[in-house]
Amino acid sequence: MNDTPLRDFPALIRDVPDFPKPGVRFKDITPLLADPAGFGWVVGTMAGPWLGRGVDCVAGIEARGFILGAALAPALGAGFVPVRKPGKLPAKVIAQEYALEYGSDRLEIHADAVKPGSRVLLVDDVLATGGTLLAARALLERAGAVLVGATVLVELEALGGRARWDAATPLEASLHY
Ligand SMILES: O=P(O)(O)OC[C@H]1O[C@H](OP(=O)(O)OP(=O)(O)O)[C@H](O)[C@@H]1O
Ligand SMILES: Nc1ncnc2[nH]cnc12
Repeated sequence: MNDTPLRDFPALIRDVPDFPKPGVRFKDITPLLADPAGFGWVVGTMAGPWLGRGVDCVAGIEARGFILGAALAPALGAGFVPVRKPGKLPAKVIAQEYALEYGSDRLEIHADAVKPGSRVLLVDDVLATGGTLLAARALLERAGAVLVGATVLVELEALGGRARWDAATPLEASLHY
């Protein structure tokens, strides 16, 4: 018999008001990741829907998507590709501008990061307006990837990101607010 008490892992996500700008309620996942069982729960919950789906490669978005993506890749028997903020990757890159809840930015991948036809799962921590996920997807598809889907730990439903995502491509969120 398993007598480990069920724990409320989502309660470890902390709301920080007015970060990084006034009016933004920031979902801080660091207390959840710092908890050993909590991090294990995150990886198991996020990996589950993608097991057996033939994921060759996990693409994680800097910075918090690196933490989750790098944990998911070995759990899925996949490799890992970093989707980075500008100026960090050493070899030839392709780039995409995007807007997010509190500003705008640019994402880059190495031009040869994925083999054409490679089956890629996109990973990030939070889906808000969807700008980040859409920009990362555009980059991976320009590089020749086949997007198996995308997964985030937290979806902020009021910010409407899902409505901007193509409904035919699976988009999983473990927690909805
Ligand atoms: O759906 P969107 O409106 O695009 O917002 C979601 C993005 O915003 C945050 O990234 P941020 O740029 O703050 O980067 P960080 O991971 O480096 O903190 C978050 O980690 C997502 O990547
Ligand atoms: N409110 C929020 N909390 C954490 N990450 C975010 N990324 C975009 N909006 C966010």
